[in-house]
Amino acid sequence: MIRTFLRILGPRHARAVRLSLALSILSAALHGAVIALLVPVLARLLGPGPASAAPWTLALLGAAAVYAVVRAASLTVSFRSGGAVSRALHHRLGEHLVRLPVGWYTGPRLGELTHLATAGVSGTTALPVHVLPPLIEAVVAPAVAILVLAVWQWQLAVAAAVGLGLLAAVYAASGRAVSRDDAARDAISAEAADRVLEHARAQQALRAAGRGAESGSALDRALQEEHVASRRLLRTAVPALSAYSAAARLVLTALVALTVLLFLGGSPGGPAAAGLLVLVVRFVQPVAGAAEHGAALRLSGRTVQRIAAVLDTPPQPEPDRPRVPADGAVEFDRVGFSYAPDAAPALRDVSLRAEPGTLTAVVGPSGSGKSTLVQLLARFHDVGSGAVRVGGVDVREIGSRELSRHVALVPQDVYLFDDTVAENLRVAAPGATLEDLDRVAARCGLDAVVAELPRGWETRVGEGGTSLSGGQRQRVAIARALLQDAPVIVLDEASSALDAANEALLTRTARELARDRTVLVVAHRPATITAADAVVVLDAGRVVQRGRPHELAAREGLYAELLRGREDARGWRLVPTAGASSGSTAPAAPSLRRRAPPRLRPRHRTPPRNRSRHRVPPHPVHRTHPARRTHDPSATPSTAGPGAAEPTGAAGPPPRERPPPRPAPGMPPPRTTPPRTSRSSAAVPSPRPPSTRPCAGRPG
Ligand SMILES: Nc1ncnc2c1ncn2[C@@H]1O[C@H](COP(=O)(O)OP(=O)(O)OP(=O)(O)O)[C@@H](O)[C@H]1O
Repeated sequence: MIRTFLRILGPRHARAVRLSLALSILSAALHGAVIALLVPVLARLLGPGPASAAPWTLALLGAAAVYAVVRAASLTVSFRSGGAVSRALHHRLGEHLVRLPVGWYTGPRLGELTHLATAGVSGTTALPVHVLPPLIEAVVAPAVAILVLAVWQWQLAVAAAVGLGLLAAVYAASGRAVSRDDAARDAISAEAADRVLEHARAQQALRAAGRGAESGSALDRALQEEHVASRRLLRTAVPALSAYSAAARLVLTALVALTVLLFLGGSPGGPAAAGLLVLVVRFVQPVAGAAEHGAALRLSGRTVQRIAAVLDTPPQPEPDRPRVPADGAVEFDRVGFSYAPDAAPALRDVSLRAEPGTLTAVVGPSGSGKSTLVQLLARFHDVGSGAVRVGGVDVREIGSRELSRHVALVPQDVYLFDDTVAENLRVAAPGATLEDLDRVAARCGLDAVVAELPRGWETRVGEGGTSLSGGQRQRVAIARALLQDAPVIVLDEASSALDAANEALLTRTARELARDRTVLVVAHRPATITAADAVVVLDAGRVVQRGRPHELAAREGLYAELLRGREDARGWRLVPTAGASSGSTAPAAPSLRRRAPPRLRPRHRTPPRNRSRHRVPPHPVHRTHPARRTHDPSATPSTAGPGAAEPTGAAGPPPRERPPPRPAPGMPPPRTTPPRTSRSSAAVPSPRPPSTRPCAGRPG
């Protein structure tokens, strides 16, 4: 373990720890010598000629003085090396983490890293300060004392050596007995700590689900498991510690008894026997105390192994001679990729090309591989097979610094630093002036956000950007990408959290950017998709369609299905009705079951063969023709009365107007609502044939 510890510190800081350990050994040896010198001093002081004790007393005082100096130096160096350990581990972790592929940073790993970088590192700092020195003392001081003892009373020295060996065996056995339960409790405690944090982070979701006041079942389970593990550890640790403590007392008693027996046998004499008794008691003391540090040693040992595992993770290979891409052309050449060796491929045999000056929309159902595709372009992961090229150069040959200058990615989950809005943008271009910031802000709607902020560009955004809304954070991220001025810009679901006006602005921005850049958009909204020059449709990790948006829309296939799904979704809305069935004329309370703006992906992933049957989201909402949402003069008070919800497609582009169905000659106008039911809402039939909508006409 100590070897691993020194290895993870790196050569420079390992030297400081080695010096501290050497001083601990020297200090322990001097301590042993001081204890051993007590025997001749006491023997002579209590004997017939106390004056003969003078040289031994001087030697004892000299040894004690040197011991005091060395001990002080040892403490100073070990405290310094403790600080060095903390700096070294943070530094080495930080240095290594920036070289790992971005894809390495998954949720559980981030939790583990947080734990390692905080409690883990500070626990390891105690190793050269509070844990190793007492253990060294427990071994070295008695060993030196035994050597000196051998000069005075060899029988007692042999007995002490045997006693020390016995204690070492009991220590090892009790450590083995405890370590398994100790490790299990440690892991379960870490899990429980993660659950507490998760519970705190998930409060919004839990409260939305009406579970805020209750404790989460996963948290309860983790805490219960921690309780059980602690009790189990207690059941093994108490007997183990008691056994060691009993063994230490047994050894002490045996050595005292042997000293008395030897004294009764005539050698040593009374004064020497008194000195030997003092020696025996002082000798056993540090050994008995060693057990207390066993748990700390095991805990530090496990942390050291975990830090070593992170540091041993191979970094993302960097090219020896990085090449510079010729331009912003993007090419996927028969790319295959899996997240784990035994996982199903997330992408299979994907080939596509996007030229500078074009906007390419990547669409597909949830889980089809869109995010994976753009992440491979930014080299978050390395491909399993095939190649991803930018400007004709394999991204693995470009080098991460150059690649990040060439490819700007606006991810799904935007993270902002706890700094001002301006500084969050300057991450991409440290020298950017306020004019530069204003320019990019105007292109993506961030200017309006900044104008509203209390301190404008100088407003701090909080950790992760929490003082901004999701849409505002996304605009900051888009502005950051614009400021980066990379020839390739990737927007991953970049319009998902924007309102209609800003989404339109973003679509315009994407189009404008695509005049002289390669722009890839993981798109869900028709406005973005139809603005693209080319659409690539993914399904289950494969490219199943590609082409111009209008060409694909005219063909049967997944793209047309997804578009139809979107169109269908736009026709659904919540319609509050009066309590007509009970004869009441009072207006109904507005329904709260309003859907979020639908996006161009099915709510549930379905196998390709069955997908058409699930085109319409099976959601308990009512549909009406878009034209009637706002303009239909024939809408009855029950459908357009107070509290009528906005159409679900409100965040999308304006709905196409369709004429209401005409009444047949001589017939009454067609019903725009089904017969009233006892429910508070009613379904409004759509002009589309009901066969394509499993839920059509069903009251909510
Ligand atoms: N970090 C990961 N580890 C393991 N599997 C992953 C990881 N990220 C994605 N996957 C899997 O890879 C496949 C493709 O996921 P990806 O996120 O690329 O799909 P997507 O089309 O972007 O989905 P969505 O539209 O829902 O974001 C899915 O099966 C997903 O479960």
